[in-house]
Amino acid sequence: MSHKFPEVQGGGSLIVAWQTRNKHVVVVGGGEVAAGRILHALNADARVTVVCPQTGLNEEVAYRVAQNQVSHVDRVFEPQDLDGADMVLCAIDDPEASTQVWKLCKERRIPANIADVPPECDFFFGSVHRDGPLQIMVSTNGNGPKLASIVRKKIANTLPQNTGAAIENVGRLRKKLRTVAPNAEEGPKRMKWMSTVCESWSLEDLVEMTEKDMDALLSFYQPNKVPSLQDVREGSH
Ligand SMILES: C[C@@]1(CC(=O)O)C2=NC(=C\c3[nH]c(c(CCC(=O)O)c3CC(=O)O)Cc3[nH]c(c(CC(=O)O)c3CCC(=O)O)/C=C3\N/C(=C\2)[C@@H](CCC(=O)O)[C@]3(C)CC(=O)O)/[C@H]1CCC(=O)O
Ligand SMILES: NC(=O)c1ccc[n+]([C@@H]2O[C@H](COP(=O)([O-])OP(=O)(O)OC[C@H]3O[C@@H](n4cnc5c(N)ncnc54)[C@H](O)[C@@H]3O)[C@@H](O)[C@H]2O)c1
Repeated sequence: MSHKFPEVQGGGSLIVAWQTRNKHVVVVGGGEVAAGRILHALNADARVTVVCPQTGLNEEVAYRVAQNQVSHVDRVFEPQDLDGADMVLCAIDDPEASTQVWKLCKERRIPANIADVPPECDFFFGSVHRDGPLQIMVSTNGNGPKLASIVRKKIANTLPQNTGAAIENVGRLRKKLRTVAPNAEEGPKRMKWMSTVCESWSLEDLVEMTEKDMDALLSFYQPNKVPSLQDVREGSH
């Protein structure tokens, strides 16, 4: 019967959406690569500390420091910088120092990425497309970062421009649905109904959906119906 199940294709990496909100991300280095890492971490609502001499900060990192978007330790890395770190992102131009950072992170079991040193990475970065809550990451698992960026742009170009707004509205609708039908035993019905809305409404409909439309649509949940946006607006129930 095993042929019924997906075949294992080893050699990948585990793609997850790591929740770093309010977690402590330590970035070592303040150059161009660090600037990218910092932006990714801030976009994920992390608390960021940058360890790098002030004189080594590039314009973007200096700006984030000046704006208090990140904490700053104005010197080269020291082991105590790892105290309380939930994740470490190292992007420095000193291979010996960065290997030292990696070793210390491993001793303390702190997940770390040492930019451009695949054997010293618990996780790789990928090429990211972001549109509100929509996040698409392309990974080539270390084979071709430039190609990851090219593929990411191709994918982004196929998406309707308002995909992020549609997803935000779906998020609101799901939240409201949970207040209308909070019971755990309703789970399967709730999920099926939500899936039907997403399948039968166009992205444009979902973007257009107002608070009032949501409330009207939710009144069709109990009888387990999914009318069109037009029907919802005409109030034909
Ligand atoms: C995706 C992206 C994310 C980011 O960093 O934000 C990213 N690298 C990006 C750009 C880029 N990096 C390099 C080039 C030059 C052209 C080329 O080589 O292709 C370009 C292109 C450019 O600069 O445009 C050089 C390079 N990179 C690595 C090595 C070492 C090695 O492979 O051994 C070398 C060779 C150094 C040398 O030759 O000396 C290693 C890694 N780089 C990764 C991520 C991880 C694997 C991701 C994957 O495979 O999907 C991994 C394994 C570890 C990590 O750093 O996390 C970002 C594009 C973001 C975007 O534009 O959207
Ligand atoms: N992924 C990419 O696209 C990419 C591109 C170029 C370089 N790289 C690699 O990423 C690393 C960083 O690249 P970059 O372009 O940001 O370099 P960069 O020279 O712009 O920045 C290096 C930074 O590290 C700081 N630094 C050096 N030693 C330090 C220490 N011990 N403690 C704290 N800070 C220290 C410097 O002050 C500087 O701010 C390099 O290893 C480089 O090979 C990656």
